[in-house]
Amino acid sequence: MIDFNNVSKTYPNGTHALYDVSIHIDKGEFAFIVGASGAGKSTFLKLIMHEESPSSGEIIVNNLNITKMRRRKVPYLRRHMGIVFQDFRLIDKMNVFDNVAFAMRAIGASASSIKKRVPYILELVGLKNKMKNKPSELSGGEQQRVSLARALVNNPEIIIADEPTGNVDPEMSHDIIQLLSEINDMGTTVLVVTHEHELVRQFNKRVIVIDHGRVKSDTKNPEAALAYDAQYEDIDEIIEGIALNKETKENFVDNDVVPD
Ligand SMILES: Nc1ncnc2c1ncn2[C@@H]1O[C@H](COP(=O)(O)OP(=O)(O)OP(=O)(O)O)[C@@H](O)[C@H]1O
Repeated sequence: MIDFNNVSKTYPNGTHALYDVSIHIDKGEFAFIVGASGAGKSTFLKLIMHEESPSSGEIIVNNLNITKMRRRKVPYLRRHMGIVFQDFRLIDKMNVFDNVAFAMRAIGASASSIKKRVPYILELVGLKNKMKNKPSELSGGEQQRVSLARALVNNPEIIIADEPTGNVDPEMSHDIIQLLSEINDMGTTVLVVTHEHELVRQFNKRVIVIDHGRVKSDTKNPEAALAYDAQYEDIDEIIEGIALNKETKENFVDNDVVPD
């Protein structure tokens, strides 16, 4: 379903975001993507949805070689994808119903199916009572769930979610991943970027760890993967950077101020 063959990505300003990544994700898999801030996780997702194109290597999605796909063909690729963007990308002039309906209208769904399906999906994400609100009238977590509803509404073959639980409490985070897991059970491929180790532990899924632009670990054992997620490995450097002395540093680490 998704193949990366020796993919590297360097942004125009010279930042190397990914190096020589080769990975295969089967149809119907669920994978968490973890790694420190700036590791290259969003870049990995952006390459799959062709928001960015690779500097070298080859990318195949849904049997399409998208390595050099032209912009005008991207909507065709995205027809099969539900995307939850890190920054939500909701349309502020439209209410919640229309933000979700918009995705159905874009693929030519009938007015009657929109009228049935949108409230159903909004109920799934717990937002049926906010259908008439504008995104600006919602909390960050609610906006995130509208973005999730929009990603789910067309029953996509692949769901790509960049931090879909970044703005909600732990219970809601669990419910969101549970919902994605149930959708995955019905055959949809799901990729989720997350910083939340607890979620990765709760759901026994494939975990791909990206570190400084490389795949550092790729395993179905969450604990083994999390041991590789060097999210806070650089704490020494950070502490040196803010010039704390050794004793303060020991307290800082001992007192578990550092999140796991
Ligand atoms: N459009 C861009 N132009 C230049 N550099 C970029 C661009 N987007 C990302 N980068 C850089 O590429 C590297 C990887 O970024 P990316 O957004 O993929 O990381 P990430 O793992 O998703 O981080 P986070 O967890 O903070 O969202 C970082 O060094 C980042 O600064």
